[in-house]
Amino acid sequence: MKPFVEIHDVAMRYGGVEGTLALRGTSLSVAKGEFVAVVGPSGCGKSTLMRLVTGLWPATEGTVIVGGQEVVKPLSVAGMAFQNPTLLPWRSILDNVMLPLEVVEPHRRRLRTERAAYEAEARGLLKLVGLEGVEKKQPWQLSGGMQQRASLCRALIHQPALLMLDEPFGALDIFTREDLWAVLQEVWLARRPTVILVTHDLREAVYLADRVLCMSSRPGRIISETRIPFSRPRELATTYTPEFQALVAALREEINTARKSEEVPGAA
Ligand SMILES: Nc1ncnc2c1ncn2[C@@H]1O[C@H](COP(=O)(O)OP(=O)(O)OP(=O)(O)O)[C@@H](O)[C@H]1O
Repeated sequence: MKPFVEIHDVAMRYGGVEGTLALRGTSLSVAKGEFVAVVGPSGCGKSTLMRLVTGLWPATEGTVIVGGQEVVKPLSVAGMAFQNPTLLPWRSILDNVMLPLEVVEPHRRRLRTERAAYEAEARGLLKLVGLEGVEKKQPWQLSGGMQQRASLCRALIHQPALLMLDEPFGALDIFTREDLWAVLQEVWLARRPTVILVTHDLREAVYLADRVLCMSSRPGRIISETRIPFSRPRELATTYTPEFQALVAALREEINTARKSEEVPGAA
């Protein structure tokens, strides 16, 4: 299938020539509608990779292409969710979810005349993630898990072709996290956006992804890819099978090896 996201030999250095080399020789390709997880040692450049793909930072070297276009400014085709829900405290949950519609074209233009339809869409998404009835509440009235569900809705409301998730469930307890895996899988199966998920949780990566990419320690590059063979929809019970656990163990071993490997000379 034609790639939707292509990263060619990218390097990223923060803070000028003497600064931190976060990525070097990083290449990857993600097909349209594919769900890819990126794992790797702490500080290896996973979040940096996300910033480059979404156009929040320019690469120091190399090219990033999304949907056939080189990324030179922040992408409007991307929905994003991070470890902290970052909901605006003065807006209701419904208004938070609808925020991207006020920014991203063509929705921005249509919002005034088609507000009722957009609002119905937002309410539908909130229902899908189990948040029916909290539309008028303020973020601080919701638990962390509920806020993260709402932020997932906000990332999806403008029907992004690309969903970029950077540790979206990292701050949640394991039960809430597992609930949200199922929600995310359901949303992905229904809408099929291309997803890149950064996570430290290898069970999460194997449960959700079609392919898990493992990065080296900094400066990060992709050192391996693991195809996940389990059929969908995946059940939580899948995570207790020996096949699943063997994949998680193999990824853990890869990350341990990557962590122990010396940084390349000149990486500092
Ligand atoms: N804005 C910045 N300015 C300077 N250095 C930065 C900046 N952002 C990240 N770095 C450095 O770049 C390297 C990669 O950081 P990044 O956050 O991309 O790694 P990560 O793999 O996402 O980390 P973690 O797994 O701990 O979340 C780190 O050494 C980090 O300190």
